[in-house]
Amino acid sequence: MPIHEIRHPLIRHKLGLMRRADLSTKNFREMAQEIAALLTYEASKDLPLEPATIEGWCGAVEVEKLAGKKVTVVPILRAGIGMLDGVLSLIPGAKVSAVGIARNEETLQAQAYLERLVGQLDQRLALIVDPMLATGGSMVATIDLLKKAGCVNVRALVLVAAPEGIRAVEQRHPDVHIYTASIDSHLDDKGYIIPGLGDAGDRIFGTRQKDA
Ligand SMILES: O=P(O)(O)OC[C@H]1O[C@H](OP(=O)(O)OP(=O)(O)O)[C@H](O)[C@@H]1O
Ligand SMILES: O=c1cc[nH]c(=O)[nH]1
Ligand SMILES: [Mg+2]
Repeated sequence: MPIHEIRHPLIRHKLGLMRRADLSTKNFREMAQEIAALLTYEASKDLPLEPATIEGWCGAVEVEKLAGKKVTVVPILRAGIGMLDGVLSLIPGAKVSAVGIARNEETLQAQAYLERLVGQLDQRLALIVDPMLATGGSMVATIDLLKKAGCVNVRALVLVAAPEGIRAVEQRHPDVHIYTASIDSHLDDKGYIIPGLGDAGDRIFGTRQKDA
């Protein structure tokens, strides 16, 4: 099953804080980056290592280093930016491929408005970051365009996932593993995750929540 709900106590605690409607923009942002780092730790658990010999303080030492595979982090704009630094805090050498996807709030269809990808995608692990996996439209569109650009190794990190979105990704891209802090209950009739976090982009950027 390519869905991983990471029920680590630190993640559970931080996500609980994020669900508070009165959490400040500053604190919401900080929690998003911190959970992103913790999800990155889990999602990178099986990255291959290779042996290396280095010159240590007492002479030659056998160590391990990450093998060949390079990483690109793919924030889905805008809200994905709110997780980017958290991933980069653990994988500082990763290149960033920005993808702009917006949901049409009436049709709920995902529309790409920006695609700025790094090179050698066929040799990179792509770590897509977006706080919310709701209908899955934005995630599926992003994976579609990454694969079209040559990417063969894709993982997704999301703070909260709805069962509907998980199913959509599984059906279209069964090879893509999803790492999430929580599988929530369902979507409401506007495509918002219940209980979810509300509009994550608005909460990260401090823009106004749309009227219900
Ligand atoms: O799974 P889906 O139904 O596609 O919904 C999830 C998408 O919706 C939100 O972005 P939004 O369209 O609000 O854009 P924003 O990042 O600019 O706020 C969220 O950050 C995801 O990208
Ligand atoms: O609950 C949701 C669904 C989509 N996008 C959000 O920001 N929140
Ligand atoms: Mg939004």
